[in-house]
Formats: sequence, C-alpha cells, structure tokens
Amino acid sequence: MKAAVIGATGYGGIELIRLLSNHPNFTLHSVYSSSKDQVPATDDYPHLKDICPLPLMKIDPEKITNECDAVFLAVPSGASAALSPKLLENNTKVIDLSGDLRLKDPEHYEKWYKKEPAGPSVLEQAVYGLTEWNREAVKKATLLSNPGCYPTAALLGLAPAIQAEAIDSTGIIIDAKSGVSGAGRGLSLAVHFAEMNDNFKIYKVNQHQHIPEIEQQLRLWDNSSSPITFSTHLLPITRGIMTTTYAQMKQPMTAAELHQLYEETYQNDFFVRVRPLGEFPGVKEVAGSNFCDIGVAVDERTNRVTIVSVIDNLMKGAAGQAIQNANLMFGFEETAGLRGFPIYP
Ligand SMILES: NC(=O)C1=CN([C@@H]2O[C@H](COP(=O)(O)OP(=O)(O)OC[C@H]3O[C@@H](n4cnc5c(N)ncnc54)[C@H](OP(=O)(O)O)[C@@H]3O)[C@@H](O)[C@H]2O)C=CC1
Ligand SMILES: CC(=O)N[C@@H](CCC(=O)OP(=O)(O)O)C(=O)O
Repeated sequence: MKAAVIGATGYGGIELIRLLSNHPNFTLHSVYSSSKDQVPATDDYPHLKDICPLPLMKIDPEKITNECDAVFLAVPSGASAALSPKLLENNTKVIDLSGDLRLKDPEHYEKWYKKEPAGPSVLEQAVYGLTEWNREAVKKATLLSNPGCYPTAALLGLAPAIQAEAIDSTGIIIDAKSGVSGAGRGLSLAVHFAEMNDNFKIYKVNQHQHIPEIEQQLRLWDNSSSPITFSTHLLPITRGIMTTTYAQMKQPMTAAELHQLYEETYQNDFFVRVRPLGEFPGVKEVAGSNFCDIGVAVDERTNRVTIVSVIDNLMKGAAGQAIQNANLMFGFEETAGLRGFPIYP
C-alpha cells in the first residue's frame, strides 16, 4: 500500500517516515510540506540520508488521492480540518494526528482550541483511534482521528478501573508531564534550552486542550463522570510522557485485586504492559517504542488509587499509534512495523 505523509518537516512527520520506511506492508510514496517544494527531505533532516530519498512536495490533495492509499496528516490543529475532507477521495484512507477531529462537539473545539471547528460531516465520520478500546470501529474507518499524546497515556491508565466501576468517576486528578518534542519543532521561549534545561514547569493550568478529549472518552465509558483536574508540566527531556492519576475507590479493594484487574484487561494487548505489583514505569523504559507501560497502587489510608502510565509521545502518543490504527484499517497485523523495542539507556 502506498502511503503519503503531510507535515513531513515536523517531528510527528519524521517519526512517520521512520516507521513507514521500515514497514512490511506500507511503502512511503511521497512527503509533503506547506512551506517547501522540490527540496530533499534530507536538507532539514540529514539522518534521513538513504532512508528517505524523496523530495518534499507542495500539498496537492488531488494528486495525493490519485496516487496513494493512505495519507497521514501530521500538521497543526486548524490545518487538518481544512485538508481532511479533500483527501477522502478515490478510497484514500486518512489518519489525522491533530486535535481537529477528536472532539465531537464543535463548540468544545472552539472553546478549547480557539479555532474554527471542522465541518459536521467530517466530525461525524472521524473514528477516535484509542486503538485498544476501539478496535472494531478502527478496522472500518476511512477517516481516523488519532488521540492526543496526553489522553493516550491517561485514558489507557484509567480505562480498566473506570470500566470495572472500581473507581469513582468524579474528582479524578491527572498529573501529567511531557518532554519537549511534544511541543513540535517550532521554536518558542518555553522550549528554549536555557529556559527548559535544568528546570520543571507547569503550563496551561486548567486550560489544556486535552481536557475535553479525556472527558469525552470518560463520559462514553461512564456517563455520570464529572470534569477532571488535569495539569501538564514540561520536563527537560526530549521524548516521553508520564501521567500519574489519582481517584477514589468505590469500594475498598486491595492492591493485588486492582493489579489483577489491570493484568487481565490488557493480557491480549501487545502494546500495553502492566508492571508487576509494586513496580512503576519510567519514561526511558518505553522510549522509541509503541508501548504504554502501567503501574498501579492502592492507598488504604485514603482509599485512593494511583495509576502511573508512560508512553513515548512521538510513538504511542502520535506516529506509532497512527501506524497501529492504519494497520487495522488496512487489515494488516496490528503490530506490523511497530515491533521495535525501547532504546535504553
Ligand atoms: N509532537 C507530539 O508529541 C505530538 C503531536 N501531535 C499532533 O501532531 C501534529 C504534528 O505535530 P508535530 O509534528 O509535533 O508538529 P511540528 O510543529 O513539528 O510540525 C508541524 C508540521 O506541519 C506543517 N505545517 C505547518 N503549518 C501548516 C499548514 N498551515 N498546513 C499544512 N502543514 C502545515 C509544518 O511544516 P511546513 O511549514 O513545512 O509545512 C510541519 O511539517 C500536530 O497537530 C500535533 O498537535 C499529536 C500527538 C503528539
Ligand atoms: C509539551 C507540549 O507542549 N505538548 C503539547 C502537546 C500538543 C499536542 O499534541 O496537541 P494536539 O494533540 O492538541 O494536537 C501541549 O501540551 O500543547
């Protein structure tokens, strides 16, 4: 199958190039940019020498849909909403990594992203690709909305406890931290070396655009769930996300019972690894891989659970999960092209 990457000069785009260049069923056919035309991809990224000999090309939806079976959109929010309807021609399947198609309610999108929402038919058609929890719909999707990086970590961590009604879906607190590649390649003061290195900062307090995405999914699992508290912090590392979630138990449960629930829930999911009871994952232990590693604990004094979830933001949080979804959309093995193990140390 021929695949195209739009937004190939960004961090999500080059991670897609890395994965597609080594995929048994997809061939990387072409790469696109809104700012460059007929420029070798290696000009920006010398590490792609002999891996991606393709030139960057101007985005031409008609040409792309005539030539390709799959299109990956790794462009900023706002750009995807306009591009995705034009790409759904000639049986082309579209996988969008941005936040544009995730929120079903356009008013929520306007409020949190402060941009014009996508049209209603596109929003209706888009399937939310939290793969482990939406496999059957993903297999039938032609337009796939890839989850946000933080929501992927937080929701995979919360899902077993919420679905089993083990925790109260009101008063959930998610404390999240991300490496700087989560902000993309664009330059800003926040990711300036002297501001970020040797530092640790909270940002977008109670205003993060992933809040409504997490709440939307929690409501689908438990329609009595109430607003969450979600805090994001910038870590002075390149890749990695950790979410630490706190929730009140509905009835007393031992740590062993909670742990067993997690192990049983994810026993057939290759990319979700539940750590042994009493152990917790670090971000380095999933770096470069599509794994989400989870550790759980129970505090019998407060009756609260602690759920720790780690991913690589560019892999399970973006390009890796996008390939996992595309594999299902095209009937390939779910793990195809994604068997690369973490890079450690
Ligand atoms: N980084 C991460 O960890 C994650 C990112 N995402 C989402 O994935 C998408 C890509 O993120 P990321 O790669 O990090 O971002 P980058 O800023 O690194 O790259 C964005 C890309 O989009 C292109 N672009 C910019 N403006 C436009 C436009 N108006 N139309 C078309 N293309 C445009 C840019 O290059 P050019 O100007 O050459 O076209 C560039 O290739 C974003 O929506 C992001 O929110 C989701 C999960 C995690
Ligand atoms: C570290 C960092 O800045 N991360 C970004 C992640 C943005 C992102 O991926 O945006 P969408 O999923 O909404 O497209 C942020 O917190 O805004």
